[in-house]
Amino acid sequence: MTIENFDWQAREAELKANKAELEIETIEPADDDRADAGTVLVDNPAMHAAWDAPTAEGRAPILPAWMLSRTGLAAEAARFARLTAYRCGYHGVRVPLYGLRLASWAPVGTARAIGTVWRWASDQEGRPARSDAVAGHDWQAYQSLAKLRDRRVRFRGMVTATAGAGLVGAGLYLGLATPDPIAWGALGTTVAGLGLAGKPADKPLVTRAVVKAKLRPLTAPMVEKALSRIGIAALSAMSKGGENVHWVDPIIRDGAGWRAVLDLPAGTTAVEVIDRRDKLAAALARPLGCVWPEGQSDAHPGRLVLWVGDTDLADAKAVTWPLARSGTVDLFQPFPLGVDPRGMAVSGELMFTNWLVGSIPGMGKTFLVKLPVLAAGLDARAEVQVFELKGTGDLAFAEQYATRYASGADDDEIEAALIALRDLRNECKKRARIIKDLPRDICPENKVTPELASRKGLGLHPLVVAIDECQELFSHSEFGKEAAVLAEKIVKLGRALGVILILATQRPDKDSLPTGVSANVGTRACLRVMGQVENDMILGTSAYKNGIRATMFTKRDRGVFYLVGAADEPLIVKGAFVDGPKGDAIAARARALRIERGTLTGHAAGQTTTAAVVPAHNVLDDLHAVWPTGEANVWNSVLVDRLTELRPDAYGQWADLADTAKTEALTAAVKPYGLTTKGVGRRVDGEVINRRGLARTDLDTAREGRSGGR
Ligand SMILES: Nc1ncnc2c1ncn2[C@@H]1O[C@H](COP(=O)(O)OP(=O)(O)OP(=O)(O)O)[C@@H](O)[C@H]1O
Repeated sequence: MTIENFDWQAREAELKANKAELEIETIEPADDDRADAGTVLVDNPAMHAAWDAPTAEGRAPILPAWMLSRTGLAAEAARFARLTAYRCGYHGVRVPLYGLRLASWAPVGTARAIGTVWRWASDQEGRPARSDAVAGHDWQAYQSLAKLRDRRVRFRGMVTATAGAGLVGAGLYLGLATPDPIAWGALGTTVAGLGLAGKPADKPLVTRAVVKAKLRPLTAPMVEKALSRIGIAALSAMSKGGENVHWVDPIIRDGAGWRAVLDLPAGTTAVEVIDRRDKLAAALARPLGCVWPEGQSDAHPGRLVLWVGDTDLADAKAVTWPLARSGTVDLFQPFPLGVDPRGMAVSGELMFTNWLVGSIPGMGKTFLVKLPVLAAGLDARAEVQVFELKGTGDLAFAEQYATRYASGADDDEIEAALIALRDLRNECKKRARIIKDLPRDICPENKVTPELASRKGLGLHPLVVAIDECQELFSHSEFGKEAAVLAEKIVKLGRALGVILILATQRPDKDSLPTGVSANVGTRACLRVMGQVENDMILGTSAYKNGIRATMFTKRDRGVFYLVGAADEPLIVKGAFVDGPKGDAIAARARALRIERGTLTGHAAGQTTTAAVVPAHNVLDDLHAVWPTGEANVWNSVLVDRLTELRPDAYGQWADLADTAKTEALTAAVKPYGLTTKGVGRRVDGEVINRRGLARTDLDTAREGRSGGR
């Protein structure tokens, strides 16, 4: 067929008809067809059945947790001893009352005893059998029963008469021929026995010393009901037929409380529950200090571990420090810190980790800092320096063994802390050189080992420096910036070199706690804080978001803190409590250890600090020496670079500072000489840059003034 004679109209009509057919087919497909073509079956039962899923093996502990630690055992033994002593005391004072009660019941008891003997001696138990024989007119049986009765009555009568005579004889003997105490004892015992025999059934002899708390065990319905009432929509929906929680493990006793592990309904996180801890406690009708919901990050965000204690953590007795009476510490091993809410011992480490402790005032920060400072004291190898910038002398015990010690909120003490940081920075450099020069087999990991730390004279001993209320140093107008830079360097580098910083602050914000420091600290302890920012400043970024919230501690939770970095999981810990006299006694032991080892030096040995407090050189002369020839005005940063080259020992700590910090450091250093900085403009790449600097004429005047004064 040619194109000319093609029937276009017929073909068009045919196509239209086909299209209509097609449209009808597409618009109304059969249901079965759609199901076959479009629906994807996501659950494949055959594949599920065939899958050999790995099973997680959960083993129940062989012994209860408290039996596995010395603290747990001691706590249980102490609890038992306390309870026993209390019971003895309680009943001891009530003995006369119990005696009176027994005496008043004794007549009834006597009557009951006589009645019992009478019934036995007169064969009362045979009476029903004899009555039956009479009623049934069985005279033969009656005769034999009567004979049996006569025999019994004769025999029992004799036994009763003999026993009665024996008792009377014994009574007379005890009353007349034995010493009084024995006679009274026998009388008392008899009266007590008769009293017990006469005790009315509804009256107790002794009252209960310990009224058992009516604590119900934690049950799944209880937890589910409580969760449904804390205002989380997905959990509230549980009671209306919504998705329920999924129980992961049976609810078990764990320490002094109950532990429940469950998966929350899909999409609900443990953090949401932790956020409503107070509501959960109210819903469970338990004190807030008993209810500790936690997440289990290694599982998934919806896994909730709920521990409900028998007693409020805030009411628990102060925790005794196991090293309070005796013992030494190896800083390369963990040392005791306190207990978790279950009563299990928690320890901390000092080597290779710096410490940051924070809280609002009055929650137990200083008491917590005491523990690592005392632990360091109990390792004779360790050199300890303490700067307590509140000025109350809370850490004064350390004077007995610390090589440097300062207590006060004035510039002198703050400067002493700054000088210590400068020296620590130099110490880090020195130690890095020593370690670099050591043979590989002696120092395989390029860090301090217990053997290296023990070698006297090598200079790699643990060096622990605690600065309490460090916000005073970091927010200081003159020393703050330099201190921040130094602390950051020390925190980053000192760890492996055995140089450890312990910083405590009651004002964790970015001005009082440099972010470079807070971001690099390994061990963090946060007592009660008021908000997310402070929480994350101490415990690390995102801690709050992940449910690690020291904001949930109440005013009563003194000494209770979140500890991050000491174990795989963040822990809630009640710190051990070491009061003033105990602290002094432990410090005396620390001092004795150093005397024995021959390492008692510095402040503790009555020496004044040998730090570069009184420099042999003078900054004005040094500036004169390094002044660029012919320059009238020079930037501080340029002068600082030249000074650090001239005297690395004296000015080396400025070398790593940023330009602004160098400027401020030099401004502060020349201020005591009446020399002030001014704006100095310099053309760099065609652009004028203004920075603080010194004028040569001012320097010369200051030098003349100094020599004139001298
Ligand atoms: N582990 C603890 N167990 C029981 N009570 C403690 C514990 N630690 C501290 N306390 C109590 O808390 C009080 C305050 O402690 P501390 O002086 O250490 O607080 P702070 O946070 O350092 O306060 P500030 O910031 O004002 O110095 C102490 O007097 C003590 O009674």
